[in-house]
Amino acid sequence: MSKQDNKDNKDKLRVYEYAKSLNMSSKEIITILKRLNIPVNNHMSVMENDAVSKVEGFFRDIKANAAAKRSGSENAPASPPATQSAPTQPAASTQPTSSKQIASVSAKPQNTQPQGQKDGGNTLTQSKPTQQSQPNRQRDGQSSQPPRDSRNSNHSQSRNQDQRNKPQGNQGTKPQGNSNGQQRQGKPFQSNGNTTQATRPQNHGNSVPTQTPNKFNGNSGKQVDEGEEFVSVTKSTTAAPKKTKPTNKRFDDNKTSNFKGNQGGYNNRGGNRNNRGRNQQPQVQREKIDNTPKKIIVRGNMTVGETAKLLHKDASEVIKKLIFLGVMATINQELDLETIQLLASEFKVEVEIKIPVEEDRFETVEENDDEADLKTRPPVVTIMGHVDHGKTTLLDAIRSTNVTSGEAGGITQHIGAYQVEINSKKITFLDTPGHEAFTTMRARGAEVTDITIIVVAADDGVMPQTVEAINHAKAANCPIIVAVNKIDKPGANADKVKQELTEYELVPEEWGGDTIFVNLSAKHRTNLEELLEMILLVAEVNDYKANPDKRARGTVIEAELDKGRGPVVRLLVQHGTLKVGDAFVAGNCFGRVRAMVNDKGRRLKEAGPSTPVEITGLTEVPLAGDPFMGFEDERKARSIAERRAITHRQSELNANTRVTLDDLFKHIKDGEIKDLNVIIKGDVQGSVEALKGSLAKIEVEGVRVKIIHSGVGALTESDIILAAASNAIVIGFNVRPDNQAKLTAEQEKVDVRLHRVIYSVIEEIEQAMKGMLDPEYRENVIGHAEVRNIFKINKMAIAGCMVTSGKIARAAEVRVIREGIVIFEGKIDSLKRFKDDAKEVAQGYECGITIERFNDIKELDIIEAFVMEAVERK
Ligand SMILES: Nc1nc2c(ncn2[C@@H]2O[C@H](COP(=O)(O)OP(=O)(O)OP(=O)(O)O)[C@@H](O)[C@H]2O)c(=O)[nH]1
Repeated sequence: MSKQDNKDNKDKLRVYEYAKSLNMSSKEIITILKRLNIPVNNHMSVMENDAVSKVEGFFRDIKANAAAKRSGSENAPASPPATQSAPTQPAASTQPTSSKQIASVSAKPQNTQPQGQKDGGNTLTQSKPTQQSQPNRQRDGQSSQPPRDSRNSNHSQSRNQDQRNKPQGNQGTKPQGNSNGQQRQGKPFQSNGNTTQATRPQNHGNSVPTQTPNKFNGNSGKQVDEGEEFVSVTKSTTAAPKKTKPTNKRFDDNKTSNFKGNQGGYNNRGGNRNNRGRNQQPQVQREKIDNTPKKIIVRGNMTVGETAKLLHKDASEVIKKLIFLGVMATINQELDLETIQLLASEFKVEVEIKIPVEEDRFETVEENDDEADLKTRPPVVTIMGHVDHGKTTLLDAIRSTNVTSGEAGGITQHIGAYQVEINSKKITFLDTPGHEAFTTMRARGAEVTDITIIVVAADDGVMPQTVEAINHAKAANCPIIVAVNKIDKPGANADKVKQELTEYELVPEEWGGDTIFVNLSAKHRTNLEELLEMILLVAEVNDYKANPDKRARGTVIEAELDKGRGPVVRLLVQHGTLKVGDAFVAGNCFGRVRAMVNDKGRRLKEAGPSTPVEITGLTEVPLAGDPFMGFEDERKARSIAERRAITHRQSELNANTRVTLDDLFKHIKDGEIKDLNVIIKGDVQGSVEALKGSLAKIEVEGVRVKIIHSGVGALTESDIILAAASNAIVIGFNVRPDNQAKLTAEQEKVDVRLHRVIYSVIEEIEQAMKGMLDPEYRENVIGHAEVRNIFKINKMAIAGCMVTSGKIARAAEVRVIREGIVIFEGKIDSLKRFKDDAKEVAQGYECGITIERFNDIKELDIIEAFVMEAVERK
C-alpha cells in the first residue's frame, strides 16, 4: 500500500487543495458541497471528479443566474462583460472567482470603477475600496451626496451644471462638464448594474475601463476623476482626500478654464469660497463609512433582516446578494447557517459559529477548525485478529519496545492505550485487542481508531475471526495493515496468508494491491520496527491532524471505580488540550480533572490530541465509548451532565431508532437509507454464498443491499454489535443467536431475521424495501429447553429436558438447535411431566419431549419452542 497509496493520495484532490486553487476557504467549498448534497467530512475529504464538476456546475449556475438577473432587471450590456470578466481558463481556478465577482458585481457597481481607475490611473492609492463598502457608499451616496456634490459643484462645475441641473445639485454636479456625464449620472442612481457590468472586466484586467476612457481621454487624472465621481457617489471609504483633488482636476481639465489656475490640489479650497467648510466635512464622513465588520458571531439560524443588521448592510443589499447566490429570500425569511456563511463570505466577513444549545449533545457538534490551526497528531491504532494469533503478544512487544528505549522509570501502566515513539514520531495504541471492543466503541458512536492492524498467525492462516476483524475494520472505514505473525514457527507460510487474504480484498503491494503486509514475530520481536514505520507511513499519507488550541474533546476508553481514588477514567484526548483543573463532562457524568497521568505513570499538567491519559476527579463512572468534553466551569459541566442523563433516560424509553425491515420502507422514503446494511450468518458456506448472491441481485430504486459481514456459525454478540454500530439487519440462515447475542440484540434493538429457506429471505427483504412487507404473522419464541438425557423407548427417542427459558407448550412448533445451527424444525409429538401429558411446562421444570418425524435428538441440543402470532403492521 505504501507507495501506491502514497501516490494515489497525491493524485487525489482534497477539499482544501481545491479551495486553495480557487483562492477560497475550505469552509466555503464544504458549504457548497453540502448544499449540493455531496457527502463531505472535512477539509481533508477527497473530491471526486464528479464532485468537482458539480461544484463547477454550481458556480456556472450562479453565473447564469446572475446574468439572467441582470439581463432581466437591467440593461442588456451588463451580462456579457460580467461573463467575460470571469476568466474562462481552467475551470477549477477561475470559476469561483467569477462567481464571487458576479456576486459582488451586483452589489458594487461603482466600486469596481474606482478600482479600475485606481489601477489604471495610479492615483487612488487607498488599498481597499472593498466590495463590502460599496453598497453602503452607494446608498449613502444617494442620501448624503448633495453636500458633497454641491461642494464639488462649487469649484468645477459650478456654472455649467447649475444651469443644467440646478435643482439637483448633486446629480448634476459630477457628470455635467463631461459629455459622458449623463451616463454616469444615471448609473449611480438608477442602473448600478450597468455600470458595474460594464466596468468589471476592466478592473480585473487592471486596465483602464474601456467604457470610460473616451470620457476621460485616458488621462490619469481623468480616470481618477471618474473614480472620484463614483467614489463620491458611493462614499468610498479610505481614499477620500486624494480623490477630491483629482475630481477638481478633472472638471478643470475637461471643462471650463475658469478654475484652471486652481489645479494642483487647490481646487478644494477654491470651492470653499462658495461653500465654506463643507468640503472638509464630507471627507471626514467618507472615512467613517465602511463599517462592515471583519467577523460576526452567529448563534443559529437568522432571518435575512437580522443577518443584514449583523453585517451592517441594508436588507435589500443582502437580498440581492442572496439572489445571486441562487437563494430567493424575503426580509423575514430564515437563513440557515450554511447560507449565512456563504453570504458573509461574499461580503468578506468571517463567521464564527457558536451554538450554545448544542452543548448538551456536544458529541454531535462538528467543529470546523481553520486549516492553519491544525497540527499533525499521532495516529491511533487498534490491533485485531483471530484468537491466539498473537494480538496481546504483539501489543506487549510494542509496548516494551518503548519502555526499554523510553522514558526514565517508565513501566507502562494499563490505561487502555499507550504511546510509543519511533523516529521522533508518536503512535498511540489502543490496548484492548479484538474487534468486539473496537466495535462496541463504534456502536456507542465513538470513532477513535485511525488505523487497524489485523494480526494473522502465519502457521494458522485466515480464520473466522480474522474475517470478522477485517469486516469490522472495513465497516469503520479504517485503513488496514496486515501483520503476518509467528513467522518464526516451523509451519509458518506468510504467502499462504497473503493468498487467503486476497479473497477479502487485501492484496499486497507486490501483487499489485495496496495493502501493507509486514511479516513479523511478536514473540521474538522481529520486524516490529518495520511495522511501526509502516504505521507512520499510513499516518503520513492520511495526514491526521487536530487543533490542540481549544478545549479538550475525546472518548472514554475505560472507566472504573477505584476504592482509594474514586472513579478513574482512561480516555483518549482527540481534539484540543486537556489540563489539570479543567471541568468536563464524560457521558452523563461530570467532574474536574484532579490528577492526570500518562501511560508511563507520569503526572501530566496537560494532554494534547491523541494522548491517552488516566484522570481522577469524577463523581460517577462513565462507560467505555462515552464522549468527553471540557467546559468552562464545573457548574456548567454539572448541568450539562444532568440534562444528558435525563435525555438518555428518555431516549431509552423511546422507540427504537435502528433500521428494521418493518420500518425500512419509511427510512428509504425519507431518504435516510441508500445502503441496506446486512450481516449474514449461515450453517454452511454454500448457503451463505448463495444468499449473498441473491441479495446482491435485489433491485429497488435508490437502495442497494450491502453485505458488511458474512460467515458460518451461530449468531454471536460480535455480529450483533457490528450490526448495531453499522445500523445493519442480521439474517440468520439455519442458525440461531446464542444467548448473549439474543440479549444484546434485544438491548440494542437490532433486527434479527431467522430463516430456513433462501427464497423467503430474499422475498422478505425485497418486500420490505418496496414497503410491501407482509407482517401479518411473526414468529414469537416462547421458550427453550435443553436436552439433558436421551431415553429410547421402542426406538423412539425421548428427550429428557430442562426448560431453561420461557415455557414449552404442547401446541407450539419447535426447532432443534445443535451448536447454534438449526438441524430440524417441526412439531411436538408429545410433551410430558413425568408420566403425564402436559399442556405446557414452565422454566425451571423438567419434561420429556418427542418431536414428530425426528429421532436424532442428542444431549445438549436446544429445543426452541415458538408460535406464529399476528402482528399489526406499523
Ligand atoms: N512462536 C511464536 N509464538 C507466538 C508469537 N506471537 C504470539 N505467540 C504465542 O501465541 C500464543 C497466543 O498469543 P496471544 O498474544 O495471547 O494471542 P491473542 O491473539 O492475544 O489471543 P487472545 O487474547 O486469546 O485472542 C501465546 O502462547 C504466544 O506466546 C510469535 O511471533 N511466535
